[in-house]
Amino acid sequence: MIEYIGPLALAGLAFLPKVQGKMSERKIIELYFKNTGFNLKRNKEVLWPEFWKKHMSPMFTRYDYNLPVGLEVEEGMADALSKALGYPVEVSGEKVMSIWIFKKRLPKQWNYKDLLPSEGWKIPIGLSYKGMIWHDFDEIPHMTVAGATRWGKTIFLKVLLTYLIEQHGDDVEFYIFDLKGGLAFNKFKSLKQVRGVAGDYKESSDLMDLITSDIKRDMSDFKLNDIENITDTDLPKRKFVIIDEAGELMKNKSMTDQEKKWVENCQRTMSYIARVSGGIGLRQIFCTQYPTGDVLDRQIKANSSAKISFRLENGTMSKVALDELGAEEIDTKGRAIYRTVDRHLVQVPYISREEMWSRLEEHVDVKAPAENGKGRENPIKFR
Ligand SMILES: Nc1ncnc2c1ncn2[C@@H]1O[C@H](COP(=O)(O)OP(=O)(O)OP(=O)(O)O)[C@@H](O)[C@H]1O
Repeated sequence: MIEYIGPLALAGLAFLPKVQGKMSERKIIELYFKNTGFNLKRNKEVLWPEFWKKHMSPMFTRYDYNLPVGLEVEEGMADALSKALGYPVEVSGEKVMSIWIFKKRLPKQWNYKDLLPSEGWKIPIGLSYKGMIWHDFDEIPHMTVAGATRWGKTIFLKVLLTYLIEQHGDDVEFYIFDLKGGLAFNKFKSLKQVRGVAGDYKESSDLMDLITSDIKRDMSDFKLNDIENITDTDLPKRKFVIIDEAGELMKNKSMTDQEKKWVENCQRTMSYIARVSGGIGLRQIFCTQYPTGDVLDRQIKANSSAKISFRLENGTMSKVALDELGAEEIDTKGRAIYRTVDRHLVQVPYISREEMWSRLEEHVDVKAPAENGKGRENPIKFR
């Protein structure tokens, strides 16, 4: 039950006679149907959405309605109901329309230590109004991450690295491109799971060459063993290519000819990884603060079915990063829109540098830091 304050601002309820006191959520919803004519007329009959059930959870209340065939959720419904009910609302579904009323605001910050372990190659994306959202890299191998500087990309990458290492310490490998001066990820060179951290154009080109030769070798091993996709096997190894910041791997006028060749090699390889490597267990995470058509290559975008965006400068960038508006309106650090077929607004878990290194300490290999372009021995084992 909520206080009946907002409804008269709602177009659909503007025709209501004065409503005194309290009105149930269900009544408000059904008045909205009535006053906006949300029904289907067939012959002389008027068919209305039929209440089916109410579901309550600590995060939300959901009302499910059976829709008559032919009646569809209308644009603007969620906004209108949200104003009437005084909470964020989402409306979704076809035969059954669900009206989600989100009673709890998303937290502005929550901590990595509150995460639970997960199965398989899932990583935490963040807390949404509906609960925790996970990304499964075995279902969707490649991901793009966009966001203006200082809104949470690096923390997200640190959460991802820490979580994967904690969950899959013996089976995960990383190739890291840290092109923002090599400050954020240089120390990761000391981790057993890291095959290289590239901090400039030459190192990036060398590390891309290492990835290409790894892909070729793995592909021929997969062919020899008649394996189409690593997810059809019990091979435990997965490899992650993390590129931060992809915009730095664009040619520009101030570069020497040699530097242009190095970045061209990087661009070719990033596109190659996105096109061919999912089946052999390579996953690419492509990050940029400049989601424009130039930086976010067509092939990479087409092959990255998961997209995350933190706040962006404008709606045009949001459309490139997510294929929709919205990222320009995000107003909280660490808050992001995650899109696959579905869309979720999430608050990404926060991890401090101290917490991260206290968790990763046991994975440090003091004797053999990764050498760029050479890397550690590749431990995929087929036999
Ligand atoms: N998940 C989060 N929860 C709460 N606060 C966050 C979160 N992520 C980032 N922040 C806040 O925002 C600041 C900037 O975050 P971060 O370093 O990840 O930004 P960035 O987008 O990677 O910036 P840059 O591109 O400059 O590296 C952090 O120091 C922290 O204060």
